[in-house]
Amino acid sequence: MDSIIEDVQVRKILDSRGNPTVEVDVITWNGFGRAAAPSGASTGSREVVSFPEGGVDVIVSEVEEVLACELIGMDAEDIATIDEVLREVDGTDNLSAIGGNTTVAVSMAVAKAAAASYNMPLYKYLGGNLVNEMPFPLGNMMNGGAHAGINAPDIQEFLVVPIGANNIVEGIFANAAIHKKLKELIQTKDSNFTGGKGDEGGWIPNITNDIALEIQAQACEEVGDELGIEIRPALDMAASEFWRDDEEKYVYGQDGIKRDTGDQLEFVKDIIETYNMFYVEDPFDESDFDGFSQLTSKVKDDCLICGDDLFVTNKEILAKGIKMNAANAIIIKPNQIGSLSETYATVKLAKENDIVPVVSHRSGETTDDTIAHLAVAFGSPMIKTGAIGGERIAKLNELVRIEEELPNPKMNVF
Ligand SMILES: O=C(O)[C@@H](CO)OP(=O)(O)O
Ligand SMILES: [Mg+2]
Repeated sequence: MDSIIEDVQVRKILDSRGNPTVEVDVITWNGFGRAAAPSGASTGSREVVSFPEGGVDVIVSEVEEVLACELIGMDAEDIATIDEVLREVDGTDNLSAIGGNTTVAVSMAVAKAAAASYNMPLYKYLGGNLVNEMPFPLGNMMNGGAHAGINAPDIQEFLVVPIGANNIVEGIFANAAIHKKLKELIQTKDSNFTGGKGDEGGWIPNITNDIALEIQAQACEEVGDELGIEIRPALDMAASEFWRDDEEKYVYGQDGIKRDTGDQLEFVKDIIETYNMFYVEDPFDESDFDGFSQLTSKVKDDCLICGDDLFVTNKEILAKGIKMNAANAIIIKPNQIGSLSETYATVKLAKENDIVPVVSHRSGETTDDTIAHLAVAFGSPMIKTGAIGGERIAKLNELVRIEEELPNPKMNVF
């Protein structure tokens, strides 16, 4: 009774890039849940469609009523059935009729409303009373590729993981310190640097990929020494963005270099060894399961090789990746698949197969903090966010609150 849905409201709000996105309120007899959907810039081609033709306005003017009619009277606790209803309402495989961003915002708002109906925080409602592990924050430091402008590195994200952090507060402040240190280091390499930042708050330097890698490692070492904790570099190459099908090459525009798949394999392996990379995401094009497999078998446990565009949080695609040993980590973005229950199914399959699930933000975000709760509830060893910026710290600061609430918090293990 407490969690019976009484109303569903949908509105158009701004995301961090100034684009419209959808926010959903779900009101139950004894609770209220609100969630907003993020948007990607470097999206995988097999992600569900974010919005229907006509965009958010169509959802507000036409879809809200349909959703309200279907969901009012249902029990918000029954998230799986509600997610099925959302798929039925949409009626397409890729959620193109009402949009995966609509369904995911409803799905997350339903879960939050269910939790609120029983006066529980979402992480506890979904994860249970015994959850006590905090994720390491994988923080974005420098941006290139689709998240930056011209003259930036081709590699999309230079990230760090404060792997020696003893708690989330130490972790997020270590990341913020690296972000500051990198500003200084960029200024020594790029005389035209204006302090510009990319979509996720990382700096956008006008430097080569190699120099970016060097100063990233230097910042990890210097700040790590200052703070007395180990901080390791990481990358999201988002290689689909600079793979050219017609040439069958990875085209590094900033460096003026083209690499075929074999060269790319060597290049990435070298980077991992030289810089002691903790994590590399999407080192190959999203269709190149073989390239992923070769790299994963070469680096073994030395580095997490993570599929984002490769897996798009899709359980069936992950199953193929598991068979091929394509990766040892997977990015988890609920809006790539369109609902919380499907997201959970993918996380479950990953964990059963020792694939590290990394709950992640998108480049276009809102101040919605749901992913902080999901990372804790799912026992995700890592959460990928920015290091600074309002929509990024919304997640990080929520993790601080969650850690404070837990009776016996620990950092997760890999
Ligand atoms: O590629 C990524 O991992 C993400 C987030 O960092 O970017 P986008 O949301 O643009 O897909
Ligand atoms: Mg990515």
